Amino acid sequence: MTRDLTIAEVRLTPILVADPPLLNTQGVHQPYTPRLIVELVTADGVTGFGETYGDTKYLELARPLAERLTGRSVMDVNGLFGIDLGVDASRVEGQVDAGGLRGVQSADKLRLSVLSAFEVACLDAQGKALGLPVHALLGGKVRDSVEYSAYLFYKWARHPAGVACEQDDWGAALDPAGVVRQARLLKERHGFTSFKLKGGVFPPDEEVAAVRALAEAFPGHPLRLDPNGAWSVETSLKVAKELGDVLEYLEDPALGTAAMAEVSAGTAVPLATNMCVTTFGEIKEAFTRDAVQVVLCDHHYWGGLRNTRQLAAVCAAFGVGVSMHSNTHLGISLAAMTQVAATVPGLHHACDSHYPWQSEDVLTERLRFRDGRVAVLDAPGLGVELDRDELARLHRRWADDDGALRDRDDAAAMRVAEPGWRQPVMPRW
Ligand SMILES: O=C([O-])C(=O)C[C@H](O)[C@@H](O)C(=O)[O-]
Ligand SMILES: [Mg+2]
Repeated sequence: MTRDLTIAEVRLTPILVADPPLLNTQGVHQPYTPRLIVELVTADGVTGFGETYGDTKYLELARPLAERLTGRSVMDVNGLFGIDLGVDASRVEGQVDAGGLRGVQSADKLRLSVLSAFEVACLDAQGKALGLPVHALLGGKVRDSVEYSAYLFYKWARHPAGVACEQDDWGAALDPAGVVRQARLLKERHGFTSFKLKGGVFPPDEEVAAVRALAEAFPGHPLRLDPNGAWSVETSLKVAKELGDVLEYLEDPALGTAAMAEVSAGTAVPLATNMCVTTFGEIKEAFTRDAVQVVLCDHHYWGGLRNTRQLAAVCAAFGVGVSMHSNTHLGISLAAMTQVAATVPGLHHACDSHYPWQSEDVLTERLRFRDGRVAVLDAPGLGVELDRDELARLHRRWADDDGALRDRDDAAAMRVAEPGWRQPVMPRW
């Protein structure tokens, strides 16, 4: 049977999704985070889904791109990446990303962060049209489930008084006992067996004590600590020495390739990153200087699932490990991460995912972690369906917002509780 895979309609739906008060070195998560849901509808009525960041700078590029896609084919993914989005470099180059800690800001990275959602939607539509899962389009799965780690955060019990938000039942985690309690809950609810603590929030000694408490509570389980570059080389080496016996890896202890290379030279603890290697252009220096031993890919800003596989191949050639980074995301992104992760042979570390923190989703059926793993779906495309009522509800929340929440800004969210808060100067400790 021949199919008409021409794109007949493109739907973009910006939404705001509930997010708990999770702390990081920049501040705290807003009560609602922007995401963008992309739908590509073919002439035959097949719809492919994609998801990416929903802040204004992404929407401003996604909207004109959407207008240019009708009439093209969902098969033409190479052509999609050839489209010039006309990114205004001055809007991003050298700016601090107030809504996430994802390394260098560049015009190309912004472009890829938008295109990746359309690439995923193309692959989803291709798979649905052909009756094949996305992993088959990427060469086939090499595993039936993908392991994720429990993503632990220092956390307030609730957002500041007077702030409109959804309640969550995770409680506070502001000391070692709170972190262990949170880890137990995540294990109980999702079966995770490896744990990552988002650090850079409290002085390093307190975070070292939290990791020690985790090691006692979960002996032998892989542990990671990620202060998002908040430490000096000296502090990083001190922490590496103190926790060397229990860490699977230390993630972005110091900021930038030069500092990471110095840390790496002084410790046997492997270093992982989602901050100093976030684009293909950063690979050469980091790998030749042995600055990192694991790259945490994120298909959103690396430019999609095909680029994720290319990154994995480069990492394999250099003997560098690969795993996955995560920001606040919903089920379409988790489905895409799982499909591509299923195809990467040398995936030796559990991937990160914020998904357990998201109480809301746009899927008819939430994806589940069992024993800390997400099953690789073999249904056509990504294997997920949109809950249109929920999509509409979350879009209404976005439409009703006066603009205050449409651009994620963790430092601004922190100022609600601490009016004098400024984004810390790095290294913080
Ligand atoms: O591994 C990481 O660096 C992240 O996941 C960065 C994110 O911005 C995370 O820290 C967050 O959302 O607070
Ligand atoms: Mg990180």
